[in-house]
Amino acid sequence: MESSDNFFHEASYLDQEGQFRTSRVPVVQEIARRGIKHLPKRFARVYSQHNRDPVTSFLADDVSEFLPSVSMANLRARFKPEDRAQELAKLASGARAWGMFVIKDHGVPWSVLQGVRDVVKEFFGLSFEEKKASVGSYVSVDNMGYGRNFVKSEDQPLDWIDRVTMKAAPAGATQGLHVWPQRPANFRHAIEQYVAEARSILNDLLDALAEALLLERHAFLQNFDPNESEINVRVNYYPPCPRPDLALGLTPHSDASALTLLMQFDPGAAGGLQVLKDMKWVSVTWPPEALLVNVGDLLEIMSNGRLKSPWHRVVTQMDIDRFSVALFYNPSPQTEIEPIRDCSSSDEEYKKVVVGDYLQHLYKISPTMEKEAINFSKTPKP
Ligand SMILES: O=C(O)CCC(=O)C(=O)O
Ligand SMILES: [Fe+2]
Repeated sequence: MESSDNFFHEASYLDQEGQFRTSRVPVVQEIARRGIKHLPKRFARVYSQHNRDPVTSFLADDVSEFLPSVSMANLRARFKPEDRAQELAKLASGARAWGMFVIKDHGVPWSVLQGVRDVVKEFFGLSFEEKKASVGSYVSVDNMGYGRNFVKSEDQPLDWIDRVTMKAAPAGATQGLHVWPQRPANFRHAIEQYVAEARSILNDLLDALAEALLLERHAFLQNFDPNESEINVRVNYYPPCPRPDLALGLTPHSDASALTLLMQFDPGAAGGLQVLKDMKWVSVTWPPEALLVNVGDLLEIMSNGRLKSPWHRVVTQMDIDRFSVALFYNPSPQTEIEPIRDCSSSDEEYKKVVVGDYLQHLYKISPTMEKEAINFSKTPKP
């Protein structure tokens, strides 16, 4: 009899003593395929009745809210200054209050979005061995490839997720490494078509966010060299889970990126993402034809804390599987980002950091119980 115990990803890490270790991470898709009723122990989170701290407790308050929705077309319409001003105001309030907002009228053709959906579903439709064989190795490139998580010990609760992560930009970033799934044959083409559209949206949003915060127009975008900036693509697959009350799809985190662009497929699978707002976990939903944007740590630093990267997580569902595709837009690792200074920012809370140093720090300490990596770029309060 075939057993899903034979399917695992290998995750390498340095343990607390600095020893190199490899953990065998069970492949969630294969466990779910068996239609099990019990959650394997390594995925269960311990929830204590006495834990009243909403940040670390597992339970969500039953709040569901619609995020502010911003029309990209209006943001781009320089010939309609009134519509634009209204949209900039919405953008500023969404970004400030939530660190997240939905964008509609984004101009990405439906066929491009469907193209991504089709190749992703086809990839995850392959057997485990086929998927593994289809994706090459990243060797020493961190946190990339098929199926790895932030796994740092044998005892940490594992996320109920399978994922594949790639570097889509800069051009040539993965030259010589065969890391794009080879199956389906058009996987890379479909994702790259989307990435090209996404880059123009992200660039326009960075300028619009600067304008909305009354900063110099390219205050943020100036950090993104068109030939050097990075776009990492993460395809997340959350299979149906037998115990949504005990397992999380994705551990709470903030994104390291400057901006993250998120798409999800299928209206039925809209539930899953939750954001911590006013110390409550709030479920966020958005229509499949729209995209979700969130602020990442690097933009929090650039904006000197005017914008905050939201702490978010993904919950699982019992009968539904869910896919999402996250694009992480970052300046090149060598870029030194400098927090915006103006007369109003008297307390120099954030300090300049080299992007690569920040990312390294974040990867080293993640996962953390609370938003912690950002302290790396803060000047200690006197
Ligand atoms: O699947 C989602 O909705 C969120 C994914 C996410 O937060 C991430 O990939 O960093
Ligand atoms: Fe995230």
